[in-house]
Amino acid sequence: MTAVPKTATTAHTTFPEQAMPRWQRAVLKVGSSLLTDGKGGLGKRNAAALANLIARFRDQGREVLLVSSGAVAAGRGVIASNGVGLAQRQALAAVGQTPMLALWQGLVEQPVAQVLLSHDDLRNRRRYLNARATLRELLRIGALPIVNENDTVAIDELKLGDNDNLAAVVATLVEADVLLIATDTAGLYTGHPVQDPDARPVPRIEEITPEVMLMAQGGAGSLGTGGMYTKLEAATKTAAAGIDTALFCGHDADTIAALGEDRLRGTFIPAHGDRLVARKLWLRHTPPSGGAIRVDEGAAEALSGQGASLLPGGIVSVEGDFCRDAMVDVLPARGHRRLARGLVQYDSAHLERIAGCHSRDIESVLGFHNGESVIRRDDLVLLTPAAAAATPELFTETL
Ligand SMILES: Nc1ncnc2c1ncn2[C@@H]1O[C@H](COP(=O)(O)OP(=O)(O)O)[C@@H](O)[C@H]1O
Ligand SMILES: N[C@@H](CCC(=O)OP(=O)(O)O)C(=O)O
Repeated sequence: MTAVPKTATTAHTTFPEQAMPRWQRAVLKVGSSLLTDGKGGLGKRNAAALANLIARFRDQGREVLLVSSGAVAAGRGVIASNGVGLAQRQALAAVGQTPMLALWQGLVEQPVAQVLLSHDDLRNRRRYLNARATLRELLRIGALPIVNENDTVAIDELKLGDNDNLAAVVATLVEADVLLIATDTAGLYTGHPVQDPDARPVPRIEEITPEVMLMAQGGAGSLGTGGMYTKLEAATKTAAAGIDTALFCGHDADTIAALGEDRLRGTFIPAHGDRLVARKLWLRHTPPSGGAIRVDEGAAEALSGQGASLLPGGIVSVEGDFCRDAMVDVLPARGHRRLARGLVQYDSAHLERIAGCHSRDIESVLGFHNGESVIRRDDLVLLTPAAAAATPELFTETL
């Protein structure tokens, strides 16, 4: 981490305003630099403006998840410690996590929900899927998930290392349309904005090449962790997952107001290709559970002809034991040629009980429901010859 004087004068031109593509679900990442008061504690000013932005997005009928740093910085405000060792940072994070959360709860009307994730959680498939289910449920009930790295259990080699990369993984996990990264500079410059007097704004990056990464070698600010480097790493991940990324200044009122109207003053990194195709590619690489669902002709036709979700009414039988969110094959009532594969919303035992039922009866049969579909269309990859012809990019490897 390179400490950089924030007061140095620079002669950069400003970032031009550009239209943001429409989005419905965003992950907003807020860096430590925006949440401190300059005296070693938490500061409310920027958080208040960003909380208003979240409220505005919600009024527009859109969903936001927050990835918030600031636990370590908040901890330093509680116990005066200059410790920089791993155990000291972990202790500070543990002390500061609650005040950080309380800061946000004091600023938003929604209930806030603490979500602490570690690298291990996201590498373990069951925990990854469980985190996904919890985050979806939090959005459904109108809570604001506030994600941070689980600093107390993370150990150096395993740490995601920074909340920029964590935010990218969360955006992929919840299938966000856009990752919004609020930081203390206006966006990416061609060089470090304080150290390099010739640095110029970069409003758009089509591809994050090694040359682009070189622009971000200057390190982080005195409070941040990864600087622009980790923001570009994050954007590389999101772009590959079909998610747009925007970097903007989280302490500039005009920039925040413009973003509330879908105008970006900062750096935009567009997704590569279509999100659905990226998602389906990801699905194709999800290991199968060995389980299968057999469906009647009507359901087979609805899946392959209309790209519909799989409803319980079309299920003829269930084969194998699998848990919720497992990857299962969809087969015709007889035969072994797979029609599709997808992630199930119900485990095999519950599916057996609702097979053949109308979706509206799921709750009365099971006493709960995880939604009307057994496999949602976005969680389903068709394996028919017609699907192969329509989306050849999904069929470049043998299944
Ligand atoms: N090319 C660059 N363009 C903009 N900022 C850069 C660049 N290279 C390094 N930086 C540094 O990255 C900092 C933002 O990252 P960081 O300090 O980690 O903030 P955060 O806490 O928001 O994650 C800027 O304040 C700046 O010091
Ligand atoms: N998990 C740490 C934040 C680590 C981090 O990535 O910080 P930042 O670069 O400010 O986003 C904390 O809450 O202090």
